[in-house]
Amino acid sequence: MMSLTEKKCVPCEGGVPTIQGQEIENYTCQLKSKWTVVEEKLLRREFTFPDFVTALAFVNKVGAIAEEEGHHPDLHLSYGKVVVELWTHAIQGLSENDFIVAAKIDALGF
Ligand SMILES: C[C@H](O)[C@H](O)[C@H]1CNC2=NC(N)=NC(=O)C2=N1
Repeated sequence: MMSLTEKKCVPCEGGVPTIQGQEIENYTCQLKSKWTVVEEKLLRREFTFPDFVTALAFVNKVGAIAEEEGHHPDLHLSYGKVVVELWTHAIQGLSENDFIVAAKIDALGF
């Protein structure tokens, strides 16, 4: 089976079911444990940094992944902290794209 980091996001235009229930667990077990699933609607992980500029550098690295994948997180940047939230807007919930991007963010090694 391909790992999430080997996969590429596919454009999502809606009309597909969201990932729910046990299937969510099948995906989260492939991620670092620091991701939380919020109301089966989104993935959330908080990253901490020594200062604002290193947090901003991380945001730019995540932004490059998002642009490469065509799938974009919500990012909340503050001094020494970045909150990353991933959900698929087109279906108002979770798709495999969210887990692919999360895995590629994990692979940054922060
Ligand atoms: C056509 C393109 O796939 C869509 O506009 C993408 C862009 N980035 C996206 N990002 C997220 N998080 N959800 C989406 O539904 C989404 N759609």
